[in-house]
Amino acid sequence: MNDKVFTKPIKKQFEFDEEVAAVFDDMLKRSVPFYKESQKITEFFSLKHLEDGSIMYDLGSSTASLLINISKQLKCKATLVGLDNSDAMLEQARKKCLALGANVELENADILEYDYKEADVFVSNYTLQFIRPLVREELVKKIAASLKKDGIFIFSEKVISHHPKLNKDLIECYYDFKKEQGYSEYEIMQKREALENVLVPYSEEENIKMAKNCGFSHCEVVFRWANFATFIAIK
Ligand SMILES: C[S@@+](CC[C@H](N)C(=O)[O-])C[C@H]1O[C@@H](n2cnc3c(N)ncnc32)[C@H](O)[C@@H]1O
Ligand SMILES: O=C(O)C(=O)C[C@]1(C(=O)O)C=C[C@@H](O)C=C1
Repeated sequence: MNDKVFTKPIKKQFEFDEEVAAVFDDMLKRSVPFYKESQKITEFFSLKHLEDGSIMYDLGSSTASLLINISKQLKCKATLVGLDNSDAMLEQARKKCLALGANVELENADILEYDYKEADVFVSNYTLQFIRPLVREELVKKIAASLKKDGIFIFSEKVISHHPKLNKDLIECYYDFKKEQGYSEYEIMQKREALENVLVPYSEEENIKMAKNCGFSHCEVVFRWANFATFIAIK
């Protein structure tokens, strides 16, 4: 289904509710530049780190697109766990897994509270930015503590620049991308308002610093387009 969520006046802040979940795959394809490519990079590095007995967590797994793709390519007996706290997203994810025969475990859970088992891979694509800054570091510390030695944490985020002019231009560049994807100026502005204080992006440097402060020995960007980046942190 096509994303028309912001064609009408907004009444509330952005939420991962039924209306958003129903069109989410189209929304991400048209709202995240190079979504497919950054997903492929995530799949490549995740698969490299999975072996028999491994556990991989996808935090904020939404409609389970990533884990479904990984399950199709998996050559070993690893457990793929998708966590999300939106019932509407989980319902879409379950429908897709069933239709595609994908072996993915899906749980309704708050990623801040979850009792993680020792894992080889954590992924969080475009989810940390929705976690309040006050508790974001705590979550990243928990992820690092739950990873095996040399385990990886892949995360993708919308990013900002602390250079005001560059930041303004990055946003303009991103809005041009959205217009090319068929979103109107009105839809773009409505969504911008709905995401205010809900999506709180850090800069590339702040994300790397956070990973290093929280128990990762190394963190770098493996993909960046204007204000979107994919990071790999190694324990
Ligand atoms: C932008 S979406 C993630 C997109 C997805 N990772 C992908 O690449 O297609 C963010 C997801 O995180 C979930 N989420 C946000 N806060 C959460 C929390 N505290 N615990 C669990 N899930 C959360 C939302 O319900 C939503 O499905
Ligand atoms: O910033 C925007 O306008 C976006 O649409 C970005 C973004 C994201 O980065 O997660 C915001 C919410 C939706 O989940 C999809 C894309």
